[in-house]
Amino acid sequence: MILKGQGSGPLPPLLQQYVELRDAYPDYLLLFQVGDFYEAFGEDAERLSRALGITLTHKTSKDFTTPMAGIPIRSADSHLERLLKMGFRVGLAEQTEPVEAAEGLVRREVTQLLTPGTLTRENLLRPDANYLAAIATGEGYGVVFLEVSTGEFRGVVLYSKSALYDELFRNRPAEVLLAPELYANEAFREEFQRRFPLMVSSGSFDPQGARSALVQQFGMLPSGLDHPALERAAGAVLAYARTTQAGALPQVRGFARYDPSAYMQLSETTLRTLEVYDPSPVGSYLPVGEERTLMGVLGLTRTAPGRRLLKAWLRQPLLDEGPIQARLDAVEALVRDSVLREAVRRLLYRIHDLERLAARLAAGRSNARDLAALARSLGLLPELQGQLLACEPLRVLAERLPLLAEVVERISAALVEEPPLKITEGGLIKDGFDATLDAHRERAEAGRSWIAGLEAAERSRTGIPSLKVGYNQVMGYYLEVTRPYYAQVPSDWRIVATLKDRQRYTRPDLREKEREILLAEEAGRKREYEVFQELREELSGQAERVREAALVLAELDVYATLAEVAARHGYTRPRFSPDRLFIRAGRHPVVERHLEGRFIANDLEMGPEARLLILTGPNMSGKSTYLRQTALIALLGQIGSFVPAEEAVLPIFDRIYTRIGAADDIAGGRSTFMVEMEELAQILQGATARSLVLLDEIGRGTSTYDGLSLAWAASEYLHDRIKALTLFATHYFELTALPETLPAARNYHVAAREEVGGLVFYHQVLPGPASKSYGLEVARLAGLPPEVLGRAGQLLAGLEARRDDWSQALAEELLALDLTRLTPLEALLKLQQLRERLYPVMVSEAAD
Ligand SMILES: Nc1ncnc2c1ncn2[C@@H]1O[C@H](COP(=O)(O)OP(=O)(O)OP(=O)(O)O)[C@@H](O)[C@H]1O
Repeated sequence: MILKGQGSGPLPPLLQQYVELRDAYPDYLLLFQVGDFYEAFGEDAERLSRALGITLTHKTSKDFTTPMAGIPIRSADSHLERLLKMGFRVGLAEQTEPVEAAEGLVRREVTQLLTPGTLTRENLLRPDANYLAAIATGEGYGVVFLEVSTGEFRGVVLYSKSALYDELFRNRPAEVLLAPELYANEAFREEFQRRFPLMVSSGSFDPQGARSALVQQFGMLPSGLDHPALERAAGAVLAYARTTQAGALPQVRGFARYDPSAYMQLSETTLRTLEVYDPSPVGSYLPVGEERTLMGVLGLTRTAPGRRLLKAWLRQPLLDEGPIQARLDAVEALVRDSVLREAVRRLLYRIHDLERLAARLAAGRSNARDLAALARSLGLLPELQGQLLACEPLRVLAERLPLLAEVVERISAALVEEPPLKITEGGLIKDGFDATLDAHRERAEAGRSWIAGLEAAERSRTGIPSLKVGYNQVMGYYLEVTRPYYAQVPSDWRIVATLKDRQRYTRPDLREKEREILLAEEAGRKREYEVFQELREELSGQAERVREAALVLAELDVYATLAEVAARHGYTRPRFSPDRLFIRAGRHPVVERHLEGRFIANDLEMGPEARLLILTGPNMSGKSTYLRQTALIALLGQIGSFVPAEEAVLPIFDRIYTRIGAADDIAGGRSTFMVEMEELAQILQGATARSLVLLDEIGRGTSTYDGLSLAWAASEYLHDRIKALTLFATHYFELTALPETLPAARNYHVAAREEVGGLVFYHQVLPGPASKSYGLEVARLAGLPPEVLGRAGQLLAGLEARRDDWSQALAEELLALDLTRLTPLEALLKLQQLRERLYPVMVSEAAD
């Protein structure tokens, strides 16, 4: 790189060093430590100053002037976070030797590379998982996720783009590496970036390199990677992450390939419409943010690994009853025993993020505070285990929990209770732990007590009562005498400072003692660092067991959380049945929280003889809420949670499909109707007899008859062919005729009553179709001007009358026809006549 600036001479050494490091990391914004600041120079200084809104100055030396901008190291984290959010990759070039020790220019090295998907810097990490993903193609898509801060490493092979997008949406990576064939495909990249506005990086995906990256990591090719695309993606992720972690990832211990069909398949659309993690932009009657989501209601976890595991369970509900029941047993035990639950939650609250502590331990990056936190957390395990052993369903967890008493002992013996953050400046190791260190400390201490004794000794020897021994940074130890006693100062004392009314002196033996103390202290600090490193090295062998403990505790935390939610909000344990769906007094877990006791619970009964439920009722009566709550109850049941109902019998669903709400994809160039039809197509292609399908109005974005016909045909298809349990909320009254022809279709409606002054919603779901549409009443509630409402009323009456007249006339005419006498030509002409008369009615309704 040519450094932007002015001047003719050679670059000053500091800038020369900067340019060399900068050139080695061309994809990164390099921040260069100069004392207490991270600086950037030249064009990077301009970018930095623009990005953070900080002052641009200039670095001027004899022959060269260049732009400069910097941030204080002390408050670097918030700036770094902003830079990453803005899409920068940031490199930190730090001083790696003390300034005093340097001969000439201080040595600097790139010590950290920060990218959104590979963060390990503690202050930049959220409790949630932070994934780096890689995608490659070849016999499907190979997708791999790596969590650098915990060492989690897993992957999956997917066979369609929509499955790929759903998987990415479920896992929310912070950064993704695209294989060259995808990176170079502009159409793909554009669509990808529109869906996932995250950092896209390129990686090295060649099969040979990938294989060697994997072998380097694991000593051999791990099982599960015998798939070309998966192997390339796994290799690329490792190689990229390794460069950001100083060349090594010891916390990554194995690879897990998973099979998406082993879990209930939740698409992006379903997760969004059910508002599992994110509030949906449609229907914003609740507060914004996580509060409005299922995660917001469930998120009472006490530990970060617990939170991450709960999120993982939510994206992978189970399909086998055995493991679901085992989870429910654990939850139930904690629901029943509130004393135990409280005790467990209290203990968990005091436990640090052991999963990340384990990863730092494995990587040799723990500081003394990490080890202290580790010891404090592990120290609670015996008590926790004791609690769990007393409770049968939790006994398995207790037995899986490694106690690691030797780690606690070792750390407690070595480290002081509250060690400092820096590990190079001493104050970490307890007395009595290391004989060499103790010897240095004793020497320093002996020196200090000699000096402390000096004051009294010299006072009596010289007879100067005001004599004092003092210390300051510049001159070290000194003897101080006030003016009246100058004459009594012994002749071998040398003056080092004269103040207004006093003088300071030193003596050779004082100098010597001081040097001894400094040397002993310095040796002590060095020794402490060595001892700490040895300790850290020794404990790194235990990282895997700490991780195991973290995973057991995470599971316990999720059970205790689900139990807490169940107890607080009155959930019940669901039962399972192959084909029956029965919910008594079910509620929407999120909406009920925001209605504070005003939520109306509803029943639902479906099965082979009632598998298509047509739900009608006014707008705003609660149809979508009813649909969503059914899906959420099913989802909760399959993660092993209690559910918001008085009683629930659930089939185990293979998928939940939702077609709810009309979201435009304007940026994607797809109309509301197109989005709707694509979603419907996916449902009709993918649903099985074991699926739950929720349709909230289809075909609204097109003309009434087109929409109605599509809705009708789709209902028949779901009922006759797919046989999925389907709930269909609709405003098309015509659909309430479906149960007349489809034996397993049923009508339900949400009750409402018209009263003087408006509509009263009961939010109660009852058998039978709604009696009328109430569209105008809802419009009145919304505040449409009376004039418009009046006119709409007239038009509606007219249209209904016209349609009634017309259908009456049509029926009469058809019945009057004598078909035995009609020639084919006459029949055709008759049909044409009828259709021409129908036309005006259709046009006026389409405009409705
Ligand atoms: N069971 C219930 N008990 C109390 N309030 C409810 C219940 N269900 C829904 N509500 C309230 O009614 C409002 C409308 O609910 P929802 O969006 O489900 O209606 P909708 O019938 O689907 O409306 P639209 O047909 O316009 O989409 C929500 O604000 C919600 O707070």
